Amino acid sequence: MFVSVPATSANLGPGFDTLGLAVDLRNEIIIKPSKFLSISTHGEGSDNPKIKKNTLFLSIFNENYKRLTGRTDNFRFEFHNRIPISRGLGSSSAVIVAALSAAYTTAGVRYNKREILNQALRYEHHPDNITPAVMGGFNVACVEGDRVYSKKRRLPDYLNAVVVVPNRTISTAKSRTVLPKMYRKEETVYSLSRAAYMTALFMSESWDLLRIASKDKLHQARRMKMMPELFEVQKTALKHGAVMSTLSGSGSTFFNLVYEKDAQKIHSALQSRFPQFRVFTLALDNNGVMVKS
Ligand SMILES: Nc1ncnc2c1ncn2[C@@H]1O[C@H](COP(=O)(O)OP(=O)(O)O)[C@@H](O)[C@H]1O
Ligand SMILES: N[C@@H](CCOP(=O)(O)O)C(=O)O
Repeated sequence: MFVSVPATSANLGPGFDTLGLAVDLRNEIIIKPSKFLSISTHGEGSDNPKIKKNTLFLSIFNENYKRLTGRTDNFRFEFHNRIPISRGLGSSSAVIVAALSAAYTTAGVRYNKREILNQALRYEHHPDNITPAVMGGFNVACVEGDRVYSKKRRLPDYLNAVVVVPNRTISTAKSRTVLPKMYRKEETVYSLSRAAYMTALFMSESWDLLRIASKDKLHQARRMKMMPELFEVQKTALKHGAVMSTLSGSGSTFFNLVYEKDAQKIHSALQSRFPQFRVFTLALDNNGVMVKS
């Protein structure tokens, strides 16, 4: 069996814990029945003994395979990781969504993507990464009880993402602790109004107003202070024509939405200004998790 799951960029500025989209940078996992448990890891994190063990994937896969079949069986897992880890591109959501999709498929249980999404919420409590990882495209999502309610909009192929991946990690858990427990009404209204406006712009494909809609006062600047070069990354991307430029998830990656025709210029400007960081130009993804049994 083959599972492929995309990276995601959450928040998109003001849409804290609610907006997110998928990009075409995929982790792939090959799973085969085996007499013994065996794991091999390639790509991102393959030099890190903790990541190589992939306890996050295995614990979710095993728990759900057992829940669905009542059995514990052995498999051979081959992980091909392309999503940078702890960089704000939804690496943990990708693992969760892949593990659940793999467990349902190997168990031979029929499922739909909504089921995977609601199960994923048990492992990641904000829906803005898991929703695009499952569905692809741009998504607005909220949680009521133990369910995710979400709406997807497909993204056009004349837009690209230029992502700047710093050489240092920011863990999501740590990056949430730098945020205040309470917000002032003015900051809340500033971001809330832009998140609503941004959703309307994505739904109506009005890209040129995203520069205004993508501003935020809830989390970005507070988090970017942990890596002050990010202010310069944002400035450089906007100066060279990015449609919008926002901290990806909790960071450290910066996500720049660009017209395909401008992608190379923006990519080169960012790479030459920040040679220590990795820059990728990526298509946007409308498929979400894909499984071939
Ligand atoms: N490919 C992977 N293999 C194993 N574990 C992973 C992988 N990707 C992510 N993880 C787990 O998720 C953690 C990163 O989650 P998080 O801090 O939320 O970063 P991100 O912003 O990339 O989602 C890692 O420390 C690791 O425990
Ligand atoms: N809304 C979350 C998104 C975290 O995304 P990640 O890719 O950094 O895990 C947050 O802002 O904490």
